[in-house]
Amino acid sequence: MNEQGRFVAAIDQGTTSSRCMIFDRSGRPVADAQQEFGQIFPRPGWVEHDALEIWRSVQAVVARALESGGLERSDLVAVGITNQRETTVLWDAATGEPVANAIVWQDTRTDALCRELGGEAGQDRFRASCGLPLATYFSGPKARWLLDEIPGLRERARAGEVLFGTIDSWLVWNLTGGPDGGVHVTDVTNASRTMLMDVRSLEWDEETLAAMGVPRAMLPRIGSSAEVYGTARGVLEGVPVAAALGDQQAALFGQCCFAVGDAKNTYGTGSFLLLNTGAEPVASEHGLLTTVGYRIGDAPAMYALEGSIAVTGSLVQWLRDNLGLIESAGEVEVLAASVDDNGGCYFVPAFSGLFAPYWRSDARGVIVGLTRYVHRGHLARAVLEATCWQTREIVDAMNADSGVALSELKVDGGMVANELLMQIQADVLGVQVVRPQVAETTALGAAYAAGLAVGYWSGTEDLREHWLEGGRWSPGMDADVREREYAQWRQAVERTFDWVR
Ligand SMILES: Nc1ncnc2c1ncn2[C@@H]1O[C@H](COP(=O)(O)OP(=O)(O)O)[C@@H](O)[C@H]1O
Ligand SMILES: O=P(O)(O)OC[C@H](O)CO
Repeated sequence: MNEQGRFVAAIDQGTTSSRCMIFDRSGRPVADAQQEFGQIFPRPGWVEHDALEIWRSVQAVVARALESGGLERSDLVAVGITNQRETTVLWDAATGEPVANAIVWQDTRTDALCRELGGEAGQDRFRASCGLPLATYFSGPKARWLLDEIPGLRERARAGEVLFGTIDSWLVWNLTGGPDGGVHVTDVTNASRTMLMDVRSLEWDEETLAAMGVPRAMLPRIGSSAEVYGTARGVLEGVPVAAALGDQQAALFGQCCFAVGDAKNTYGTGSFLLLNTGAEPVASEHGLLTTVGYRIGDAPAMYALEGSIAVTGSLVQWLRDNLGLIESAGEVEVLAASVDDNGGCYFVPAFSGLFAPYWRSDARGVIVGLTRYVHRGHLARAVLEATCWQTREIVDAMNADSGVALSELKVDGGMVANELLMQIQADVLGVQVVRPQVAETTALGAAYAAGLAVGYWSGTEDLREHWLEGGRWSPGMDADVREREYAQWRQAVERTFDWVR
């Protein structure tokens, strides 16, 4: 193949927007298009997406990215997909119509179902097989909920008439022809978020399927993260669909965290810290997730420990949209910088319970330490600190689980434009925080995986050369101050517990 003047495309299908980025051989973006889509909140705690709207938005951004770069689809060697994880779509195999809106990862409707499924064993019932606690976050319970609620659906699923997929599967199936021969596949990273896959064998786990009531016939084949799944039709006609990774795993890959002990934190709607733990899964005893980091072709899967935080950037949005204290997300930095400290105020954004390391669905948000002294500057500061303290709790849990003490943390995502946040993060962790020049590491990771699958890049060493440092923050806080404030934060967290009974 003549690779001169040819490119790799990445489709980044996120929680709030779809994006297509096209990269050259040096990992530089040459074209980019992004589009938001609707968030559906039918009841408190429920979050849905229209899967067809997602598919339309993906086709639109692909077409616009090609156009903005003055490129033809024949200029692309491959396309890779990265996606919001856990979000669950069930669709009719014959028509391509979803049977219901997709249930989004943030949706908490399966809370009672999860408690029922856990029984005496509780949250840890399936942990030995899938590496995850039983929580509303994951896909298995979401699929079970739909199968229970929609009359006749389970029978149709057993007959293979209705298919299950996370967003990667939904997109690959549609890209490769939909009802007309679409390929039904998922990758190991996405499958590792369903609770239905055995994290060691990387196969669907029959016992879990039976307990969860999910028919085997509706599930996709589990593939690797970098292999040619099929050839695209339509907007990308003829382009190999050659990679899929959950967005947080794609960011790990795009940050070139290929060595054991490498870690990255992505600060978006929520934050997700992943630590590469190597070719063997590490079980967590401190509330983290055991997950697949990536699998390139037939090479062994590489595993990660993950700390998932549900609310970080969305707290900044809440400050803007629900309280009106700022007009744009960027303004939170100016407001927080107008004060020297948090004025004694802590904000724990347990809006839909707490994810790692607590997994408490009964928790709700609190602001504590309020006095007449506190004003909006202190609140803004407490909002930024909330992201940093939650990250500190994850780093401590990782250290306890893996024995790895971080030497530095690579960061990416929409919030890392905030320099004050980066400084506070270095202060509360006591380690250096490093931001790469190309901040779109999620899309880059999917492009890297697709490029590897078709031989556009030769291997991970080839990719490592493209990683360039863009910014670095060093800790500047006294250790005793840091630990005193951390103790206060943990006290604030305790105030959120046992609220929803
Ligand atoms: N300068 C900023 N300071 C703090 N938060 C920010 C800033 N800019 C954007 N954000 C937050 O970052 C999030 C968007 O990041 P992004 O990586 O695009 O998220 P996602 O991929 O989850 O949709 C939003 O929640 C927004 O509030
Ligand atoms: O779409 P994002 O960037 O908010 O990421 C969502 C995560 O994949 C949820 O697990």
